[in-house]
This record gives sequence, C-alpha cells and structure tokens, in this order.
Amino acid sequence: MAAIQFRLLKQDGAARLGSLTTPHGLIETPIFMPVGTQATVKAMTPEELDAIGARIILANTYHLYIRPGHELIRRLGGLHRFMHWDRPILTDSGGFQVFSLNELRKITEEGVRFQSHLDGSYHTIRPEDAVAIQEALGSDIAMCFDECTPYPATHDYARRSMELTTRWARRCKDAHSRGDQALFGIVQGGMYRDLRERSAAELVEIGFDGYAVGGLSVGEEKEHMYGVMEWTAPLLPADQPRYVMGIGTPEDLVEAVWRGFDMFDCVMPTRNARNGMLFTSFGRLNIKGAAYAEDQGPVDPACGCYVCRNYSRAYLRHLYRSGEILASRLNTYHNLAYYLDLMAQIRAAIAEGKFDSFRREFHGRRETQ
Ligand SMILES: CNc1nc2cc(C(N)=O)ccc2[nH]1
Ligand SMILES: [Zn+2]
Repeated sequence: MAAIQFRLLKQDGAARLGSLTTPHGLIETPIFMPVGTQATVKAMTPEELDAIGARIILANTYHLYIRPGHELIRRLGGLHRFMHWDRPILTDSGGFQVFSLNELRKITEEGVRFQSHLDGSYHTIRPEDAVAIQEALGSDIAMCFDECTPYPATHDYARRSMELTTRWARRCKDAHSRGDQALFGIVQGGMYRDLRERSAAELVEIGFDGYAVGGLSVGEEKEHMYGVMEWTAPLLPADQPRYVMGIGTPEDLVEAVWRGFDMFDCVMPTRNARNGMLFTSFGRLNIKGAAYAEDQGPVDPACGCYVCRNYSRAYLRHLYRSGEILASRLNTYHNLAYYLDLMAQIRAAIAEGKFDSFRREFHGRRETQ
C-alpha cells in the first residue's frame, strides 16, 4: 500500500481541492506547512500549532543531520516522538540548505561536499544519504536530493543542473525503501520552459508519490516565478500532490493555488513575526510603528485568533520594543493563524466554485500599512 493517498475532490479552473491521507493523518489541500527547521516551529508548541489548524509541518534534513544527528533521533523513536508532534511531517532533502548555508560546497556527480555551518567539519551528502537520513527521521513525506539551480543561471548551467537532479532523483528512488514514507521528486530547470518541461517529464517517468517545483523564490522576478508554475503544473499528474517549495507571501499563495498547486512552505510568517512584521487581511502591519503606541485594537479585526481576541496592538508593540520573548510567541501565533485561515478560506472558495472572485477580492484589499 502506498504511504499516502491523494484524492482530487473538486476543481475550480486550475485551482484544486484535495485530500491527502498520510500515516499520521489526513490533510485537506491546498495546505500551508509551517516550517520547523530544527524540529520546532520557532516559538510555538505543538498544541498551539494544532489549535490554529496546522496539519503538516516541515523539518529540515540538513539541520537535523548536523544537530542533533538523525541517528540520535532514530534511537529516540523518530522525529514525531522527539518533537511531540503526531500529525504529518514533511522533511526537505537538505539540498537547498546545503547550497544556501555553505559557500564552500563542492558539487560532484557523487553528491555534495560541504563544511558544517556550526563547526566547520567536512561532510559529504549523496542522494542515498539524504534518503537514509529522512528514513531515520521517519517523516511522512521525504524529498529527493536535488540541486536548487541558482538564479540567474545560463541555459547551459540550468540544463546540466537539472540533468544532475534527474540522475539524483533516480538514485533516491532506488535507495528509498521505507514503505510508510512517501517520496516526492523535485522539478528543476531554472527559468527555462524547455528545461522545466523536460525535468517534469523525466521525474514522472521515474515515478514518485508527489511532485515539487523547486528552484523558485530564489531572487527571480514574480513573472518568472508565476511563469514556471504555469508551465509546470499541467505536466504533473492531476491525481498526485503538487508542492511548490519556499512559497510564499499570501499573494503568492493565492496565485500558486490559482495555477494548480496544492502544498506550500515558507519561513515568512514565522521569520517576519520575530521581526515585528504582521500579516493581516488588509496587508502587512509593522507593529514597531509609533502609530500603534496607544492603539487598543487587535492586529486584525477580521482575525479570530487567540492573539487578536486578547491583546492590543499597543501591547504587542510594547512587547516587541522591550525585546520580550512573548513578542515572538504572540506575533508568530497570529501570523501562522492568518496563513492557515487564508488557506481555509481558499479551500472554501474552491469548494463553492468561487475561487476566481475570491482571488480578485483578495488582491483588491491589500496594501502595506
Ligand atoms: C525560500 N525559497 C526557497 N526556494 C527553495 C527551493 C528549494 C529547492 N529544492 O529547489 C527548496 C527550498 C526552497 N526555499
Ligand atoms: Zn490574529
């Protein structure tokens, strides 16, 4: 039996309503995955994540390999038990982190040699190792080890990089043997339509449980990002999950759903929260602003979350300016609640066949405060 089952429940244009059954529970799609890099979604407890509607979180293979080590986590019962989260977990393969955290990395056919960002020790991760690490962690969904093609890249570089990613994907599939864990392929190809189309076709030929689009949100212009999504989604099997990695702003999420994607992850709601940048139904709000010094209103009157029901903008501004730990906690709680509620609204709009009007209304009411 496959580790996951995806059911396409309804389409509204290219937008899809689906359900994804995993060994750790069911996920309604489109879904946003809070990022829990080091086995924690920073500043949140699993109970709080559950309360705001998080149904799957992401953890980073590279970080957990470096510290505390995947074998330690395996010995202690796997990642779910280690972090007290019993819903689904998706682990990325480490490819992106190795490339983004290690200037001195060396890419060969065999794999990637790099220095730990913590102690400078030398390591080599091959596709087979990335699979073994994720099997030890016990995530519900593992990702193939890929090269996230940098931006900008020449067509020739992007072609060679994509071809390496395909060869690595084949090796990942051959090495993967954990039956209760799904494995997703990652489409690369830079900003080039012919390469993206080749990458998608080659990965579908190999055959995976779902497909991600990588190599985006790497500094490219929005029209490149949206173009790659448009070229790629139709080439991926309609009856399997489509995940675009590292996306994105609330606007990006709406646009990616509109183009046929089901799964998303981004550090934006959690990272921006710690910097005082809050997301609302009318745009972004910088809680540091002097305008909020005596504002007794909630962050977002349209948000029903615990933070918006119990704390004022004035208090959140005070916490942030005072460097209080509670500032990170409450800001993160609200931002994730906003993202997860946005996804619930998107699912409801697709279910009613009204996603087009939802999309128009959503963009019409956004401006930065
Ligand atoms: C934040 N941007 C982002 N781009 C990504 C690309 C990949 C990838 N594997 O190409 C993974 C994570 C990513 N996060
Ligand atoms: Zn709120």
